[in-house]
Amino acid sequence: MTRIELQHGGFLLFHDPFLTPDEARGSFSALLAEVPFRQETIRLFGKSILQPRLSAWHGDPGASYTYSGLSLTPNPWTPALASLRARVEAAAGCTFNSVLVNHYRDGDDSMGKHADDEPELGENPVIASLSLGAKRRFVLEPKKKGGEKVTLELGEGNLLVMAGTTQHHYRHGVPKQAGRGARMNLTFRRILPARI
Ligand SMILES: O=C(O)CCC(=O)C(=O)O
Ligand SMILES: [Fe+2]
Repeated sequence: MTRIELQHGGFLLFHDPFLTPDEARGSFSALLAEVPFRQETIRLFGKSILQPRLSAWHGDPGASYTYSGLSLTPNPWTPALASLRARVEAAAGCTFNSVLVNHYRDGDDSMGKHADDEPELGENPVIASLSLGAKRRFVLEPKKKGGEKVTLELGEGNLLVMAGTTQHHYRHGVPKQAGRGARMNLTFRRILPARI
């Protein structure tokens, strides 16, 4: 495990490898069969657009998540998701009540730069990101102008934990990368109870 202190605040814990190649391949095919992936429509600058990837939201009852005008009610834990959650919790040393599963069908699918800073995640969320399938570039860019970017290659079976004040100071994303094969990424999260 490598700890990476981020220059502008926050830190990363990188477990490489976390799953064996066999475990990663087994998880990929189990999730493909179990997870009801959809291509969601989000609202961005007043326009409706289809996300450039497939996704699914799973979690404990009540762990609802809202971003970019999209409100997600959790699907139940599947066997593969439940067993991955237990392993990720043991490595991260904390508990998670939900997971966003993203399926990048090929190198044309991507994730735009964003911070996971929705209020229901709390002040300094711990987000544990498990990658399966094709290796993709993961870019963290400081919100403040002029700071240094951090680029990681997230390969099959890697676990990346984002913690501390990372979401306050950085945006992250997965740019298009021509020629890449299918990839899945699971971000385990803790949704806090709604405030009254
Ligand atoms: O696919 C990845 O590595 C990143 C996913 C991500 O940032 C998210 O689900 O919020
Ligand atoms: Fe994210």
